[in-house]
Parts: sequence; structure tokens; C-alpha cells
Amino acid sequence: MDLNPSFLGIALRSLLAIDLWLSKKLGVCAGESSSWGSVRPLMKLLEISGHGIPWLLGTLYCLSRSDSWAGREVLMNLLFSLLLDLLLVALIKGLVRRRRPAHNQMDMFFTLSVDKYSFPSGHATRAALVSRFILNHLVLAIPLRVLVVLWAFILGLSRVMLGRHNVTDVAFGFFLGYMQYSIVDYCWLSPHNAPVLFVLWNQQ
Ligand SMILES: CC(C)=CCC/C(C)=C/CC/C(C)=C/COP(=O)(O)O
Repeated sequence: MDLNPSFLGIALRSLLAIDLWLSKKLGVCAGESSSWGSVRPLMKLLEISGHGIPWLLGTLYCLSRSDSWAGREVLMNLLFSLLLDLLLVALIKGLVRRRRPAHNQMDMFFTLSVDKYSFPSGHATRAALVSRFILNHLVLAIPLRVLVVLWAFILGLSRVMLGRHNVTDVAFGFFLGYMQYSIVDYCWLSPHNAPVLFVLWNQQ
């Protein structure tokens, strides 16, 4: 037994204890019989709005219908962002292997094997990444921009309310998604630096 724990060790253990306590308190939709159990179906609908499958399929569909070079370029980069996000989240989940909260019911729509782990929240990374992407590449009126930010925030909160995640999973997820956008922006794909990706349309 470690009789002389470091300050960092104590701080981390305290943070973890607060995280677990707060997450349990906020997990008010974790089951049908929970205090806010009646809101659970709405939270699960929100869950689907941040799931990887609809985002991937939606992006592929829009890409197949897009008739402008500018649109294709943005959608190709969105596709790259979504795939990068899936890869990074799976990698970190597999490395950290933090179990989901004990009060979570594992009844999520279409998961990968690493999704039995909770750190970081894939929905939170996607929410931060996609909302930053949209705000930077779509010309939207202010109310719609506010709606995008609200969607991301409520989606993150709903992960804890559903009992899927602890607060730190979501907080780190937001941070990671935000940083992922910076990577995507830095490596922005265009017909000039990645002509192979755009060759499909040149042949049409
Ligand atoms: C191309 C490919 C491998 C698609 C897989 C899409 C897929 C099943 C993503 C998983 C989305 C999901 C359930 C993430 C878990 O989110 P958490 O917020 O619970 O970490």
C-alpha cells in the first residue's frame, strides 16, 4: 500500500470521486424508473442525432448528390473528419478501457466492440467536431449558429443524463473533438493537395 501518496495522486483520486458522484446524480434518465425516466425516449432520439452511422451515411449521400466543386471539397473533408474521429476515439477507448457507469443500460443503437468503454464519449467528440466544422463552413444566420452550439452542448449533457458516461468522459470528448477540427483544418484536403480523392468526378 502506498502510504505517501503524491499531491497529484490525491488530486486525481478526488477528481475521480467527484466525477463519479456527480455523474450518478446527473444520470436521471438512466432507466425507465429513474426520476426523469419519462424523458429517456427523447434523450435516445438525441443520441441518434449524434451517432456515427447517420452522419457517415448523410455525408456520403450529400457527396453523391453534390454538383459543385466547393461543396464536394467541404463534404470530402467532413467525411475525413468523421473517419478520423471514429479512429481516434476507438484508439483511446481501447487504450484507457474505462468501464461505462454501473447505472448505464447497454441498449445503444449499433455499437462497435470498443463502445463498451466510456472514455472519451464518441458522441461528445462528434458533437464538438461537427459543430465547429459547420460553424466554419456553412453560412448560417445567428439563431441557427446558436442552435448548432446548443445541440452539441445538450447532446453532451444527455450522455451523462442517460447514464452512458461520466462527466469527465464528455468533457474530454468535447476537448478532443474541438482539437480534431484543428487537425482537419490544418490537413484540409483539396483537389490540389489530394487530387486522387477528387479524381472520381474528373472522369464524369
Ligand atoms: C465505417 C464504420 C466503422 C462505421 C461505424 C460507425 C459506428 C458504429 C460508430 C459508433 C458510434 C457510437 C455508438 C459511439 C459511442 O458513443 P459514446 O458517446 O457512447 O462513446
